[in-house]
Amino acid sequence: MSFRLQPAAPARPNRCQLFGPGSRPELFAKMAASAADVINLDLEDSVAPADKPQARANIIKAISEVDWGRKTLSVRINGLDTPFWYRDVVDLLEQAGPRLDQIMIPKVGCAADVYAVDALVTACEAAAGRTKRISLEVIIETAAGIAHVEEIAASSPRLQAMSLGAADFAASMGMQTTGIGGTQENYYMHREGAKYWSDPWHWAQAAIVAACRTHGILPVDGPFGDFSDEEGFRAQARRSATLGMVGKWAIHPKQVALANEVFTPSEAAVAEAREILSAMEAAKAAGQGAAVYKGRLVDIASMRQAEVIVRQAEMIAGA
Ligand SMILES: CC(C)(COP(=O)(O)OP(=O)(O)OC[C@H]1O[C@@H](n2cnc3c(N)ncnc32)[C@H](O)[C@@H]1OP(=O)(O)O)[C@@H](O)C(=O)NCCC(=O)NCCSC(=O)C[C@H](O)C(=O)O
Ligand SMILES: [Mg+2]
Repeated sequence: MSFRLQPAAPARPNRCQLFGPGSRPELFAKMAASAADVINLDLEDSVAPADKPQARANIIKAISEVDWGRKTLSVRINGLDTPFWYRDVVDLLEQAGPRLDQIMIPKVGCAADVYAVDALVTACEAAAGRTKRISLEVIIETAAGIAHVEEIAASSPRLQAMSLGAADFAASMGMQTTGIGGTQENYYMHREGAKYWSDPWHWAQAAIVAACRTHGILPVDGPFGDFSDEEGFRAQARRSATLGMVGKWAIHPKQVALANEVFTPSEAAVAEAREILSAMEAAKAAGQGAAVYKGRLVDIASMRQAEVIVRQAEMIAGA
């Protein structure tokens, strides 16, 4: 372990982030009634430019009027390369009620992007006399974003979460696909007449997880576009969870239960983690640093692995 201890990520459930366009206010109550931990009301790419002012007004009204329960309530603003983003921030901070928790910044390319939004949010909060501090989340979905992922993760004490946006990421990287996440037909190894598909998102996800874990930020997997493909979603989500991500977006209500299922440690996984902890406690009491559990080695590092699963399960159960 480095002399600098790894900071803990915010202890709040973030298994599923359900998105809905700000221009479809009829969806807001349904989103609030869903089992998603986080709600993302969208002002960016799911809203046509002509609809942005109305979408802003819809969201500001709904923040106060809809019962969002205990969910984290986030609004995705427009990108810093548009004429819309500053108005999104100013109107939200001046007009939305205190229920707003978080602002999501899309297409972040460097730490200065977050700094700019942080500065505007800070000024607006002070001017409006808002006492609740708005948190930030970012999407890594450009070549610049992934190249600068570590400085972005370190960019602001307001930053709580970071997602991979597979669609814009693929476009920015010049990837030859129109698929949003999941298996890509042409990304395979070939051996003796058979194809073995590989995961083109893996390296970017791993970079995001490492940056997030270094700076105490929640790493989140973004959208899976084919909402009719439940097994495809599940497989993508399981890979993300195995890599260390804490949750995944839902772009259709069908995907919420799938994300919750994958990112809630199973009873069997928690039971096994607790058994490993017990086995190691017994080993330590006997003056040993390692033990055999179900025919395999477990040691002090295994305890840390087991603690990740138990902590996650307890945090979700207690939320
Ligand atoms: C994808 C959709 C456009 C589909 O909408 P629709 O055709 O209305 O869906 P269904 O008829 O199948 O709906 C069934 C019922 O579910 C309700 N519904 C639909 N969507 C939602 C929702 N998001 N939240 C809650 N409830 C929802 C319908 O009203 C139906 O209800 P009922 O009639 O009572 O049974 C639509 O789902 C949608 O707009 N999804 C969100 C799109 C979005 O926000 N996209 C932005 C995020 S992804 C992205 O930006 C890419 C990323 O940045 C990247 O670069 O990777
Ligand atoms: Mg995007």
